[in-house]
Amino acid sequence: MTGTDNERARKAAEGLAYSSGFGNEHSSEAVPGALPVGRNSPQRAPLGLYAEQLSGSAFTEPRSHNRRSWLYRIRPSAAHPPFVRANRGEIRSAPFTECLPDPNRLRWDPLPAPADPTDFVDGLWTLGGNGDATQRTGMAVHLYHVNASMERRVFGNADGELLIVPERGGLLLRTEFGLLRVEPGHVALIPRGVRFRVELLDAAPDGTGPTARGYVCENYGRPFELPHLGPIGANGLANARDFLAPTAAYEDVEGPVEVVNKFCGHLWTATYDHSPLDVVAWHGNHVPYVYDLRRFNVIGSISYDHPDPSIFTVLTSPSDTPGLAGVDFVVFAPRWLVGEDTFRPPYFHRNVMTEYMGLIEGAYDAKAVGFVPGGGSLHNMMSAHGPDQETFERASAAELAPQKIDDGLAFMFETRWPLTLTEQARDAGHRQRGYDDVWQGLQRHFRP
Ligand SMILES: O=C(O)Cc1cc(O)ccc1O
Ligand SMILES: [Fe+2]
Repeated sequence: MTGTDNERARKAAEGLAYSSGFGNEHSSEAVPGALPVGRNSPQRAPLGLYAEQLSGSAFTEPRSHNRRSWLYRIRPSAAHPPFVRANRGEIRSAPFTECLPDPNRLRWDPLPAPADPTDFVDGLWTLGGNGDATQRTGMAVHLYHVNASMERRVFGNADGELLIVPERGGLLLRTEFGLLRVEPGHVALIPRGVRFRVELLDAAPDGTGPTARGYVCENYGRPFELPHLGPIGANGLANARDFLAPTAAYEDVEGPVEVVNKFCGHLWTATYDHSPLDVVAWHGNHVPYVYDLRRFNVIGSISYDHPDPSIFTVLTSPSDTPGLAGVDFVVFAPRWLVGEDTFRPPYFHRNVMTEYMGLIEGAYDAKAVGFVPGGGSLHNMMSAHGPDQETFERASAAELAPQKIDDGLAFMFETRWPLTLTEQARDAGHRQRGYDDVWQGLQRHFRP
């Protein structure tokens, strides 16, 4: 591996054009005239392309939830050899049965660097999850720490959508719909079934070669959508127009390309005689996005009390019960704290929902020690957590002048079901033993 391996990816990632708006009916053509006008499936599609629909919802779901895209490609996806089972490495899927669900508060340091060349697919390391991939319910938390671009290799996940949260190292995602540049502080959302390749943009801090590290929320359930805004009004939180879909860009590559297909928890592989990233034009609403978390419009208390973190929801995967998410993606972005007579950091908490937290940059205002970028914490259903001792003491005594929190970017995957670990997460050398101690020194102050 050398630092020049990612030069091609960096060049391709320069000045990309995007199509803006979450949930829009986007359309794009890499060659003028490639997109049929007025119909989806003409007798002969333009330029000798094949027309193909990709359905992300049942045909009959309500219009508000209906998702599909039409792809105009050099070969139809159907032209492929059989898939055979492949080694799934450290990827695990729901149902998670290796361990008992654990009520303890758990925390991890960052995933160690791989010893050998490892690309995004080989580098996915599953922490745990819930639900059942075959039932299209629940979610999984994965991490990755990788040092190689995918080469002549493409990945697609039939089990759900992937929310990729880079913490270190930019990524170039070459998707069926075109290219996305995703830097730390951005998230990428790859819909169920959409094929893509991950290439690394940045060299390691020591200049030895490309490297990238981050988190992935795999959502088996209803696709993420923007939360309703209720009394907030027509604007705020994540604004739809800040979600950027790619514009069409195709590979006309003959020769062997491995397609890895994650299906019902296992990896299947087939070697195609062409690249499946051969979509010349497309339209629809089942499309990938990149979103810059710094665009999040943070809304919070301007009087007193610490609001519940649902106010920071970027995307939600709703369930059939109003307000009860399969999984919410929540960001703790820079903001002002001005609450009067208020304990300003996150409060002590026991939650029926399960909270997995990660840190993209800097520090998090509930934890003075131990919660580091690339690390993660899990506070399972009803597990008591909150500010560590140092944070509690500092915030209880702080002078309540307006204060800007701008030294960190944390996030949470909050899910309705307890999260069960994989054995590798439970037994990991990078799991912190003694996380409980951060609350151990909290003194009694009761003075009846
Ligand atoms: O740090 C946490 O546990 C997440 C969290 C943040 C917050 O602002 C309020 C409640 C909460 O659970
Ligand atoms: Fe919490």
